[in-house]
Amino acid sequence: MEKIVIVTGANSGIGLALCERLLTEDSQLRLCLACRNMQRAEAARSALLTCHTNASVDLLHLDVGSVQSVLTAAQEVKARYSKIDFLYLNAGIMPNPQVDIRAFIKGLFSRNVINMFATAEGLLTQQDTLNSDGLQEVFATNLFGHFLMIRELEPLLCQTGHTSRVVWTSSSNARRSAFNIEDMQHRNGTEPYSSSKYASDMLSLALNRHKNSQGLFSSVICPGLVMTNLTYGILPSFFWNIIMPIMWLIRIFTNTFTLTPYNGAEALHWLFLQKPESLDARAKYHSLKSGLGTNYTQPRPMDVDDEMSEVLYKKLLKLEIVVRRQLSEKNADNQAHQQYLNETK
Ligand SMILES: NC(=O)C1=CN([C@@H]2O[C@H](COP(=O)(O)OP(=O)(O)OC[C@H]3O[C@@H](n4cnc5c(N)ncnc54)[C@H](OP(=O)(O)O)[C@@H]3O)[C@@H](O)[C@H]2O)C=CC1
Ligand SMILES: CC(C)=CCC[C@@H](C)[C@H]1CC[C@H]2C3=C(CC[C@]12C)[C@@]1(C)CCC(=O)[C@@H](C)[C@@H]1CC3
Repeated sequence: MEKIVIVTGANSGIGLALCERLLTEDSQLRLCLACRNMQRAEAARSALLTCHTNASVDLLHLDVGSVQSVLTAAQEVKARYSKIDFLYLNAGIMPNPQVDIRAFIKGLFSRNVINMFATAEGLLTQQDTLNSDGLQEVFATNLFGHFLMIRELEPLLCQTGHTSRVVWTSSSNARRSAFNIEDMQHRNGTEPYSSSKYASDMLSLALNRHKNSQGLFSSVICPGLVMTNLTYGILPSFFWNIIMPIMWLIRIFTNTFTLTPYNGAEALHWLFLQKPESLDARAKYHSLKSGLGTNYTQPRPMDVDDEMSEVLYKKLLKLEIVVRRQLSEKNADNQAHQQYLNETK
């Protein structure tokens, strides 16, 4: 039976590389590219079909940062498919990133230098904004929209006699100290990206606790440092061009500089081949590249605890109720307004 695989943020970078690798792995796959920009999604689909002429590649419009879009997309998924084998939660943003150059130079001469290159700890801040649902944009895109998607798709993801998998593209930039359970949206901080990725690590743990018995298994990966639209947005492109030879040099000393989307998708691809029962719910699976150029996946323990992940899970369920209510009120208002306009015409 063909496997149904949905990938969010599939039109570029790591998501697109994963699609390419999955089609090479399994020609029977039905792949669904869930993207907010349909023009780019079409281009990605055409690129995939060029190499895999007989592949089944569907498109789904999904702006994971918009509650309405997630609900509409989930309805569409339920209408199209009777099960989901893999849901790759890969879409992510890092808006308005700022690099602390001083901290970078200081870090270069410290014992922490390898860790700095692997995690960007202490180097990166971002400026976040509120979206039209009144949520912090990074939280809404990297975490909450995906959570809502899982909730909506539970009838397909939690079926007796069938195993489904969700896989989060997290990051080694995820840090406990950037996350505050009292401010899970990170309204008051300057590291919303790190906070949202740490939250996804905890949510994955909570999902395994609550849903394994219903056949749903969640995993977390870090792709390493990959040159994509996201990283190109951190520094001006001329700078990246200048330092690129240095990056390839650094790669000899650190296995986390995967650099290409293909390498970055290693752990996502590796998880596709594993039995869920063999995986560790407390591990983050890292895409790595050895000095000799071999790709491999390595599990590393996550800094997460059951108690806080449970609190987060409950808070997300509460927020879900609030946003659903707000949305139905907004839709009712719009409907009433439309009716009024029709009557006065
Ligand atoms: N590059 C790296 O070094 C690392 C990346 N990651 C993570 O990997 C994931 C993929 O990023 P990467 O490939 O690097 O970067 P890209 O910017 O190339 O890919 C991000 C993808 O997410 C999509 N996306 C963003 N916002 C939304 C939205 N609201 N709704 C739907 N899709 C959306 C983008 O679509 P669009 O084209 O419309 O913008 C794009 O397809 C992210 O979660 C990122 O945090 C983690 C660690 C390191
Ligand atoms: C290599 C030189 C000379 C300069 C680049 C310095 C930084 C811009 C660079 C060092 C570590 C990088 C890094 C990321 C972005 C670019 C750096 C800060 C990430 C934060 C990108 C997104 C992620 O999720 C992380 C896993 C990356 C960690 C390392």
